[in-house]
Formats: sequence, C-alpha cells, structure tokens
Amino acid sequence: MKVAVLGCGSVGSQVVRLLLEQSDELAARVGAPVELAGVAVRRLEAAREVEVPEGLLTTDADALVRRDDVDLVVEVIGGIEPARSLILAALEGGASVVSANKALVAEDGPTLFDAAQKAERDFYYEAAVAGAIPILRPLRESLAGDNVSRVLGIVNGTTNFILDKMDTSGAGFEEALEEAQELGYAEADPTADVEGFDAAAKAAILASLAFHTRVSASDVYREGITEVTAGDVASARDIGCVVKLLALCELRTGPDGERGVSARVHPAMIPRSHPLASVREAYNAVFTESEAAGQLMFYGPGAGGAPTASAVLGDLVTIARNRLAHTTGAGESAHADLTVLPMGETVTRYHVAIDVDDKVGVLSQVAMAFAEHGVSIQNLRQEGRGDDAQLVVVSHEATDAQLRETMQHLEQLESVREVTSVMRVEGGAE
Ligand SMILES: NC(=O)c1ccc[n+]([C@@H]2O[C@H](COP(=O)([O-])OP(=O)(O)OC[C@H]3O[C@@H](n4cnc5c(N)ncnc54)[C@H](O)[C@@H]3O)[C@@H](O)[C@H]2O)c1
Ligand SMILES: N[C@@H](CCO)C(=O)O
Ligand code: NA
Repeated sequence: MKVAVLGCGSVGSQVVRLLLEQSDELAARVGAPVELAGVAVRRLEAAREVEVPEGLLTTDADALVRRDDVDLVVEVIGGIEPARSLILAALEGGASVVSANKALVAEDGPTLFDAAQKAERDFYYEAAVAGAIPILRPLRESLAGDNVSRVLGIVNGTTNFILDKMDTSGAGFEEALEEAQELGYAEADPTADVEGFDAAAKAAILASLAFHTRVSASDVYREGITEVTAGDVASARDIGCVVKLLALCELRTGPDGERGVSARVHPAMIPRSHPLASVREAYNAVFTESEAAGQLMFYGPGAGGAPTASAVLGDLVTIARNRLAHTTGAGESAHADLTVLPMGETVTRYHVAIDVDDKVGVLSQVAMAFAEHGVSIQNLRQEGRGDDAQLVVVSHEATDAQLRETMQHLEQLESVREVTSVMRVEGGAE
C-alpha cells in the first residue's frame, strides 16, 4: 500500500512520523506493507517537525496524486482549493482518500462522496470532527441501526479553553483570548474559532451523518463567543450553569408536521450537572441521544498534530484493509433527505438579564411582554435596587422567533434601560 501525504504541517508531519515509525506494525494490521510514497509540501526547504526521507518530498502535489503506484492519499493541506481538486484527481486516478478537512467536507462534501462512489474508492474523514475522538465512525457504523434524535457537541477546543478560563477566573473575553493565544491554543487570527465557523462546519458534518441527510456549513445557524461577557458567565453560575459554545443538531417536527433538521452553533448555558459541563480546557466532547442506545458521550482531545494524526491513521488502516479485500466501506447515507428548519422555528429556552428602573409596575410590564409573544416564564427574579435594579428571566421552551420578538418588545419599554444579556439555555437546565 503506497501512501501519498499532501501537506506536512501540524497534522501532516505527525502522520508522516507515525507512518515511518510504525510501518511494521501497520503492515501487520493491514496485512500488506504500508509504504510512504511521497509528501507534497509548499516549500522543500521549510523547517518541519519530522525528517522526511531523501527523495520523498515534492512541491508537485498534482503529479503525486496522479502517480499510478499511489493507492492511498492523505489530504492534510486544509482549505477548499487546491485540496478539492487534488482529492478529486486522486479518486479519479484510482486512489482512496483520507482527509482532515472539515471546511471542505462541510462546504462541498457531496461532490467528494459522489466522486468516491463513482470511482469505487473510499473517502474517509474521521479527523475532520473533534480530532482524535472517534465520532464519525460511531455515527456511521455503530449507531447505523439506531435512530439518533440529537447531537450536542463541544467541538472547538479554542473556544472551550476561552470560556473555561472566563468561568474559572472571572476574566472577560479579550483577556481569556490573549491567554489562549499566549499558550498556543488560539491562532493569531482567531476568527474561524471564536466566530464559530469551525464549529459550524463540524455541526454540518455531524448533522449529515446523524440524520442521513445533507447539511452544509451554510445551513448551520452560527453565533460565536466574542459577545459573551464576564457578566453572562456570572449569570450562568448564579443559576447553576456554565457557558459553552455548543454545536446542536436536532431532528425536529416543524409547524406543518414535517420532519426537519435543526443545526446551530451558539454559546449556551448548560447545567453544571450535564456531562458536557465537565469538558474543560481545550478538550472536546460529543453527546448523542438516540432511541435505543439513549445517551452516549464521546470525549477527548479534539485537536493537536498527534491526536488528529491518530484519527487519520485509523482511517488509513481501514481503507487499506478495504482495498486488499477489493471492497469499500459504506458511502454517503443521505436517504432521509430532510429539510433544514429555519432558526426561527427552533425551540429553545432563554436566560435574559434586563436593566430596569426600580419602580412600581416594571415587573408586570416585563412579564406582559413575554406573555404577549406566548413565551412562558419559568423563573423571574429581581437583583439589586434603585439604579442597580436588574430583572433576570429564565423562559420555558419557545420558538426562537417568539423569543426574538419578546426581546424587541422589551427594548421598547420605557422602564427597560437595557437588555444586558440574552443567552439560550440548553441541556435540560432547571
Ligand atoms: N491542527 C489540528 O489540530 C487539526 C485538527 C483537526 C483537523 N485539522 C485539519 O487538518 C488539516 C491540516 O491542518 P494543520 O493544522 O496541519 O495545518 P497546517 O497549516 O499546519 O498545515 C498545512 C500544510 O499544508 C501545506 N500546503 C498548503 N498548500 C499546499 C499545497 N498546494 N501543496 C502542498 N502543501 C501545501 C502548508 O505549507 C502547511 O505546511 C486542515 O484541514 C485542518 O482543518 C487540523
Ligand atoms: N481550531 C480547532 C481545531 C481544529 O479543528 C479547535 O480549536 O478546536
Ligand atoms: Na474525530
């Protein structure tokens, strides 16, 4: 089995290292020698974390994937192009492909799945979601006989590190981000992580596999964590919750009675007793709910060169075995063909903090605003007095549209100075 690796950065260098160090063991597990055929890089003379044997480095990725003797291609370049063209060329040329590229799979997965099916080759991407954590294979294989109704995930380590810092130290977002950058958890340009783009791509992949349908990154409702304040984190603590950036994928029945999928990424308060609340620092976890199995949780390192390479090598061994057996694994399963429900139809609960004038009738005006839009209040309390008066409301379940209308209404009330915090409450919090 001849393997070509495209990209020799954080993940690629660890894939190459493991391929070289464990070649005997891999050969035994696959049932045939596994040999590194070439490594495509951008610059030959760049510093790398692994020493690539003489003659294996090339800057011509295109020629490498088209080589007749290459059986397996590992794409760890990232981004849309040239990754997509290289994967398509590899499949057309008869190679099977492993990728860690969540952005590409979430944006244009079906093109790759179709190409793999046409070429009768495998396309695997376990590393694309939650790094080392086995979650795509469990959804695709282990839970293939069950009906998954919900997937809740902490799938971005950078934002989990920042929110955990804010929770444990009382720091604000900017301060926690700076610390994450100093420690190497956050990139110099943290946009993809803190604005939720990375998590949204992973949510799209999880929803597609969990519900046997096609969900792309652009279908996922997305809010990042840049607006989360120390006050939000403290409010969460007051009601026994912690703030996490969640990827939520749910099977829902819309107002017309038709089944649909809801996929969203946003910060949310979850009870400290929820298993996901115990996911600290940069760790990831994915929590699934299915009809027969009930609740399952998959936990571990969601990023890092070596952990991600572990997932890549797992896929590599599987598809190498398939090749030897002249077969392929299960391809895309999208038979359910569900619509993606608009965010307004998503049912959530809200925690709302409102700065108000401390005078007669304010409480009832605020309560009326919720009632007028059909949002039932579970809990309402006043904190502080006079100029510091604040009302804190936790609602029962309502649609996102109803809650948004309520917020607009509140902001128009004369006695409301400011709605200071609005956050969804998930995970069965009381
Ligand atoms: N780093 C992680 O923890 C992690 C976790 C899960 C998934 N991933 C995914 O793995 C992939 C790689 O991530 P990474 O962290 O290793 O990135 P990286 O930036 O460290 O490495 C990418 C490498 O590809 C090289 N490259 C770019 N264009 C190339 C081309 N045309 N030909 C050859 N090489 C080229 C770059 O020079 C770079 O060395 C991405 O899709 C990423 O989303 C990374
Ligand atoms: N940047 C991602 C890792 C790769 O998906 C994270 O912070 O989890
Ligand atoms: Na994974």
